Parts: sequence; C-alpha cells; structure tokens
Amino acid sequence: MSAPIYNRVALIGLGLIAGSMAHAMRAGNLAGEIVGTARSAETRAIAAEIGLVDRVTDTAAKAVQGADLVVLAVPVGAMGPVMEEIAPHLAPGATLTDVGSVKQAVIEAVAPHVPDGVHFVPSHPLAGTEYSGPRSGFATLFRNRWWILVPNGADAAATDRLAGLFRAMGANVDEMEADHHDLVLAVTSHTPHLIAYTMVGVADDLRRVTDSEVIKYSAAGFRDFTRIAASDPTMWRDVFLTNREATLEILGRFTEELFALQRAIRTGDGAHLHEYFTHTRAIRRGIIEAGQDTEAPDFGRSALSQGKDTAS
Ligand SMILES: NC(=O)c1ccc[n+]([C@@H]2O[C@H](COP(=O)([O-])OP(=O)(O)OC[C@H]3O[C@@H](n4cnc5c(N)ncnc54)[C@H](O)[C@@H]3O)[C@@H](O)[C@H]2O)c1
Ligand SMILES: O=C(O)C(=O)C[C@]1(C(=O)O)C=C[C@@H](O)C=C1
Repeated sequence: MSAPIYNRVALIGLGLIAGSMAHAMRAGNLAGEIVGTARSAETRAIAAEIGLVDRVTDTAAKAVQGADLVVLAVPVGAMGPVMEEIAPHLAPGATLTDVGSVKQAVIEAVAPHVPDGVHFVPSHPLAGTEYSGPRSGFATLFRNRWWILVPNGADAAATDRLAGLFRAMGANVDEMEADHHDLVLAVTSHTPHLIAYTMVGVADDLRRVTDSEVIKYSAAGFRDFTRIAASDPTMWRDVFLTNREATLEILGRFTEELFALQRAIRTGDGAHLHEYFTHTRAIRRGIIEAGQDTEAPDFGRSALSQGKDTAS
C-alpha cells in the first residue's frame, strides 16, 4: 500500500461527507492520522463509539493542531464561525479546504480569516445522499463522482496534493471559478431540490383529498422526489440563503418554462408539449451516450444509443 498523502487530517463536522472521507481515507491508507470533531457531544460520542476517526476532540481548535490538512465539513452557514475559532490554531503550511455546496459565500466567510502560510483550496464533492450524521458515511461515496476545486489563486503544489487525495478516494477532479460553480449547481442541484421539496409539500397538502393514496401508490418519479425532500433541512436552508442570486435566477427561468407548459396544457397545444418532451429526452440520451450516468441500466444505454424507444 502506498504512503499516506497527509500525515494528519482534521475533519471539522462528522456527518455524511466527513464520515465518507474518513472511511475512504482509511480504506486507501491516505492519512497517517484522522482527527475529528463535531459541535454536538452526541455526534462526538457516536464517532468515538464506532471508531469513525482515530481521535475525537471536543473542540475544533484542538482538532486542527498539527494537522497538515483541515476539512471544514459543516453546513455552509457555519463555515465562517468555525473558521474564526480554528484560525489561530492552524499549523503553518497546512492546507485548508471545505466541502460546502456553495462556493462564493464560503470563500467570503472563510478567506478573510486564513492566516498567512495556510493554503485555502475550497472544494465541493458532487456526491451525496439524503442521509446525514456520523453513521451515514461510506467509503465509496465519491467513486466516479466529480469533486470540484475552486483554487481561487491558491498555491499550485497544495492544490495538486489535495486533488491527489480526492482522486485516490475515487473522484474525478475539475476546477471552476466560484461564481460559475454556484450558477451550475443552482441548475443541477439546488433548484431541483427546491422543486422536490415543493412537490412533496403539495402532495402532503392534498393528503386529505387523496386519502393518503399519494404515498400508497407513489410511482418512481414521486418516490425520487420524496427521497430528495428528505435531505437535511439545515444544510439546504443554508444553501438557499447563501446561493440566493443564482437560485432566484434559475427559479425565474423555471417558472417561465412552467407557465409556457401550463398554457400548452390549458390550450390543448399537443405539438408544443411533444416538441418540448422530445427535446428533453434528447438531452437525457446525450448524457447516457457520453457515459455520464454510470447508474443508467444497460438496457437503457444500448436502446437509447440505437435511437430506440424503450417504452414502445
Ligand atoms: N449531503 C450532501 O449531499 C452533500 C454533498 C456535498 C457537499 N455537502 C456539503 O457538505 C457539508 C456537510 O454536509 P453533510 O451532508 O456532511 O452534513 P451532516 O449534517 O451529515 O453533518 C454536518 C456536521 O456539521 C456539524 N455542525 C452542524 N452545525 C454546526 C455548527 N453550527 N457549528 C459546527 N458544527 C456544526 C454537525 O454536528 C455534523 O457533525 C455542507 O456544507 C454541505 O453543503 C453535502
Ligand atoms: O444524491 C443526492 O442525494 C444529492 O442530493 C447529492 C447532491 C446533488 O444534488 O447531487 C446534493 C448536494 C450537493 O452539494 C452535492 C450533491
């Protein structure tokens, strides 16, 4: 087995992402020692009980001492306060990263507190589940997923070393500017979550009318919405509060398209609906043909690549 990439990694926050990193680093012998801390005593106790990390500390300040990599894995809104607490305790030459789902707001909150000689390389793994907490992580979460780096002028050697860690955990690494990241994620992750939250809320509103049949007969599409809408409320509150502009921009466009489809339904404009759905199907086919959905079933991949309809 190869030598660890970092001697001591400090994980601040011990939930899904930090826990998955701990499992993946253990599996690949990527860190000499993994130290972890969390705000709640209960989380720290669970982490110690299940041996999630090598050492649990009761404060973030203690966790970062002597660490050559520090990972901020707390909700986006907590990044700034946590950074203020750890800043005086960071080791010179250490690399600092975060895994927050929003990048501009995290950089604004964290960067002013980064001491000289510490390399801040913001990042975001495009991987997750609807589960959270210290028991939810697993070693393969990042496998074949993108991990975006937003180096923002950070030291190249520190950035390469961090990218090496993420690749060793199975991820594909790419770089982006923070504002571009936030716009792309508003389209691919943030607005879809809001739509799922809304759809499940609408179904719940109607539950007396439908006599709980919505849940009983829930078809795959709605079940996917309920899975997404089960995601952590604190995390997603912070995402929408901090990626406000990009999300509102995409929501505006979404609403325009929705009104156009609503009008087509009301006026019986089948041609518009058919054209629209044909276009969106082509987008899905493009994703599958480019091999960008590794979870697509094989029959779907071969049928779509031959241009056949799977449903008829
Ligand atoms: N869940 C996902 O799908 C996903 C995917 C990619 C990135 N992220 C990002 O990763 C980060 C962590 O998310 P997660 O899913 O691991 O969350 P989680 O809820 O599983 O874990 C969060 C951890 O942060 C701690 N914490 C919460 N509030 C805090 C505060 N105010 N101060 C200090 N610690 C606090 C909690 O005790 C917990 O240990 C978030 O910034 C999130 O945006 C999440
Ligand atoms: O798979 C899921 O459950 C997710 O929601 C993961 C997901 C996403 O939207 O793709 C959610 C938030 C992130 O910051 C990154 C990934």
